Amino acid sequence: MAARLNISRHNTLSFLNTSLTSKPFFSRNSFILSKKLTSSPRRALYCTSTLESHENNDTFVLTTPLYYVNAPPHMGSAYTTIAADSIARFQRLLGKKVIFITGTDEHGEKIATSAAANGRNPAEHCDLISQSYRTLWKELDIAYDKFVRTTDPKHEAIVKEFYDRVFANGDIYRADYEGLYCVNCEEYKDEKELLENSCCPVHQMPCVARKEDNYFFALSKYQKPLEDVLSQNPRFVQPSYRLNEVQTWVKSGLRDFSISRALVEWGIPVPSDDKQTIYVWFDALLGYISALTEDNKQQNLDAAVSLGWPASLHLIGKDILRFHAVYWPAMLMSAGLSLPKMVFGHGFLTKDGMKMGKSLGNTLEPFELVQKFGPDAVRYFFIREVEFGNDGDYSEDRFIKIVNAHLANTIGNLLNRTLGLLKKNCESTLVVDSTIAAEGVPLKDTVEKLVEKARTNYENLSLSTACEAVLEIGNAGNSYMDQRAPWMLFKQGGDSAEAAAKDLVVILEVMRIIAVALSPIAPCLSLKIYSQLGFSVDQFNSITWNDTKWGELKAGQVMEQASPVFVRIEMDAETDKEEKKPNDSKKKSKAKVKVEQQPQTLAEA
Ligand SMILES: Nc1ncnc2c1ncn2[C@@H]1O[C@H](COP(=O)(O)OP(=O)(O)OP(=O)(O)O)[C@@H](O)[C@H]1O
Repeated sequence: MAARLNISRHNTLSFLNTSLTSKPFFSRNSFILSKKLTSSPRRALYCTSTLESHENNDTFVLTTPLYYVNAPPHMGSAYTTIAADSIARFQRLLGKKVIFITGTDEHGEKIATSAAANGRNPAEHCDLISQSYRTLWKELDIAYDKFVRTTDPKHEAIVKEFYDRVFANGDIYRADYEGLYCVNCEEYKDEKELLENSCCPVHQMPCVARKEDNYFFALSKYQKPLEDVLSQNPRFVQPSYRLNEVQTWVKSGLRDFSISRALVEWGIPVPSDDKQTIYVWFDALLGYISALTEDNKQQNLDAAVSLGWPASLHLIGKDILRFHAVYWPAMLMSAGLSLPKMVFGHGFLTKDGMKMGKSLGNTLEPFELVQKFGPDAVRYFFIREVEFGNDGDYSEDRFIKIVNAHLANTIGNLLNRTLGLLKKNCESTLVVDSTIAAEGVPLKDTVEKLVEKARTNYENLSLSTACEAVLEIGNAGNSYMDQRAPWMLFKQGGDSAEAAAKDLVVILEVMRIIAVALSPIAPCLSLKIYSQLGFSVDQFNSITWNDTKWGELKAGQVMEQASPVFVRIEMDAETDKEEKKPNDSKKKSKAKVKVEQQPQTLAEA
């Protein structure tokens, strides 16, 4: 069925008059065409809506999507949030004032249905599920600054004010709409984007035919301004291949979209028409602005905007790119607000090639993963393993291999061996400053280059490559240890033993730099390393990216007793009879976390 838009007769004139040089005036539910204006207020508003306006380079505002509370979080929701937290932590290290916004999207048909299916009223349901997101963020060491809920009255006030502005700007009209609706996307779909039997390609479920009398946002009027934004600011949508997707959509012709629902009670009422509620996306996107408001202060759009808008970065999955890179900028232009500086659409965590999602129910349970492996392993694995922007599949075998090799062996074991040698030979005390110890040592230059590589990749959001650079520092440290074999040098005594004591300082300085550079991704592990190097928690909490410079470790600093900073995960090959399929004779191996002292080599012991 082709989507059909029937504009009510009294609306027709204003709808057809889409030129930017005219400004229709509306009474709430009727549309009266005004005379043409010689100068356009809306055009004036566009002029302020550049990517650069209000820019404050010391502030970095970033957002995750506001997650839909139709079901508790899964590993996909956690993935975006872990990435956002890593970026936020990196920006804090650079000395930026960071406002990291996350939260929950709580209105709409899917929520009401999900609440009813669980025998709860929608408000209770939202409280419960929203809390489960907060709990998971705590378990994963997510240090957000603002958690916004779209059922919060302060958010509702901002949405209504925004709606009024867009309405006053002549961009909202009323019309009948008939088309195919995906309840899971909460979106009318174009027939050409659907699979067989009118199935939504994201949710693999048939869309339903719907006809409604709705309010519409005149997206089509923003065709040219959006084309200009995309061509003049190629970094607005990242990675670049997503920009191409967005440009293709826009070029194919923008169609107005409905921003109210007549059949959905669980939502914010349309101002002056309480028979309709505002469409979830026209509501939820405003959460990025309402989140900026301060408690117990007067809430209005301008006040919120003055507290940090525009956002520096919207981090989202590619499923919601159109909403963020097309609908949202047009809405902002209509309301005379600046556009976010960047929308980054990452790929999907998949299971058997399909997007992991709440609606499909093919999710990976993040609470279980964190309980089993700890937050650092989960954070590290997904950031390191999935190239940011692309899709990635999860396998437990791969997870264990990666975190054991990188965190337990390359990093944990190196620290453990070095501290062991320092204890045995130097009473756990550094004999010289690390700057002196590194004189004539090429490792220092290597580390400096790798630190720079990590920094540029963090800045470009190439998070996996940033991780890789940090790990290369660890590899370089291990090679140095093997080449120098300080345990042998200590045995030789005299100058050799002195040189060995310096080697240990060099390696511990390498460990310290790794701790700083890895702290955006594995903060708990970094803190453990820092503590073992004899620093306090306060000292760790005040580190900046400048601390990746060589030379912080000084003579006389006393190290802690070595203990594993990352516990190796052991595979336990016991047969799990309950999980065995009838004809499956293979043993199922289950991962177990085993606390054991990191092995030292025989010679070192
Ligand atoms: N499989 C996934 N891989 C990566 N990110 C995901 C995945 N699933 C969800 N996300 C993140 O959550 C956002 C969507 O949030 P939402 O609450 O709608 O979750 P969802 O599981 O995709 O829901 P549904 O399955 O009902 O569409 C995505 O844009 C992305 O940021």
